[in-house]
Amino acid sequence: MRSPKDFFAPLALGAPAPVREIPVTPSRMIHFFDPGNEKMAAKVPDIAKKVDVLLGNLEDAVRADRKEAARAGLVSIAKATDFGRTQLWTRVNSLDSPWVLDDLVTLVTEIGDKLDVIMVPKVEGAQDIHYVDRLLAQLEARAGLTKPLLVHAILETASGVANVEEIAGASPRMQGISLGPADLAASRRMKTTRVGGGHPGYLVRTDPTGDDLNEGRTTYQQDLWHYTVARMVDACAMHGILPYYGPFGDIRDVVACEDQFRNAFLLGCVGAWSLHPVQIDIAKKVFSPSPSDVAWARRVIAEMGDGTGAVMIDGKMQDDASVKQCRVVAELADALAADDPELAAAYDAATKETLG
Ligand SMILES: CC(C)(COP(=O)(O)OP(=O)(O)OC[C@H]1O[C@@H](n2cnc3c(N)ncnc32)[C@H](O)[C@@H]1OP(=O)(O)O)[C@@H](O)C(=O)NCCC(=O)NCCSC(=O)C[C@H](O)C(=O)O
Ligand SMILES: [Mg+2]
Repeated sequence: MRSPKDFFAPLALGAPAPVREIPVTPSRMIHFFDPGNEKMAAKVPDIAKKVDVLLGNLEDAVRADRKEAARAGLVSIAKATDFGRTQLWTRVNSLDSPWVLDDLVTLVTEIGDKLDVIMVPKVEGAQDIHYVDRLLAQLEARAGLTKPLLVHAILETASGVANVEEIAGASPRMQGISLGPADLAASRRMKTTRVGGGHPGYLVRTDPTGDDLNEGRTTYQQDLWHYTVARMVDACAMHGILPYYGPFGDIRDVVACEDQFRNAFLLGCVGAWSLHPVQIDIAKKVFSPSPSDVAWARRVIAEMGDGTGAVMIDGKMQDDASVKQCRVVAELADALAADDPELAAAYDAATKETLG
């Protein structure tokens, strides 16, 4: 482990200095596309205007015989496209694969100035981040980059979950962590074959009311991912980086997708992956606080003055802690509204109605 004194030192001569704070720009949806798929690639300029993050995926979902085409496609799309304020990320192949070294060397040297974040799959522990950290520094120096690339880990192995706190704090490049429920389920030998979401078999049942064990007993489906998401959120918050829910594979089931995204939002995640255009608006809606919640938060902040003491608002006690909760919502709303006049107007209208 590096000494705390060296933590922010560049890992190669000529590499840019690591960031001290992770930039908090909207990243409600990380939109996945296969850069080697011509139909998807053709949609990139339009989709870029609608999403916070566009991610050129090189790993799973790209066939082995299309890996080079995906990598080359991402290079040409990045060179040809003005992404405006939309961030460009990539997911490289896993560190044990035959493709990852060429992914990193090619992308950093060819389009390192266009990329914001490199997503690393199947991270097992801090050692994986340390490897990528040093290699990126060497490549940044070679490419003459002035802005350091950030790293995002996918939490999708049992050992990754066991080591999530050390992964989150492994490098100043660490931008965030996403849950990868499909690989994680396989790694843990869970018996769900779904990509994220719940399972009807994972439930609790109310007690029997009489001798008939089948009579009148309601069941409630439980969330398979609650423990992991909560643990990931804590690890990220502890290290000042951002947590995300990952994929929801049942593209047709937009209702359950919204539920899964909202659970993650309420637990502290800032965004989720969109795998298909239909999931973009779901993520935008869910990961933007509602106008009524924003109006309430602004009202509590206004009525709490310097933020200390206790007051009653509509029968509810507010104090130093609840004003901090409200600041989380209000600050997120302000950050999102700064880039979105429609959202800003909705927040201001609801606030006006509440505050008068
Ligand atoms: C899931 C898909 C394979 C579905 O594609 P398709 O069958 O083509 O769907 P549609 O016919 O409904 O598509 C309509 C049009 O939209 C285009 N399209 C589809 N998806 C995208 C997209 N993501 N970005 C841009 N454009 C998209 C189609 O080409 C159609 O175009 P047109 O015919 O011209 O109208 C497909 O959506 C897909 O491949 N999505 C991405 C999948 C992916 O990236 N998976 C990897 C992430 S999840 C994962 O890895 C698991 C995780 O790591 C874990 O372990 O949990
Ligand atoms: Mg995966």
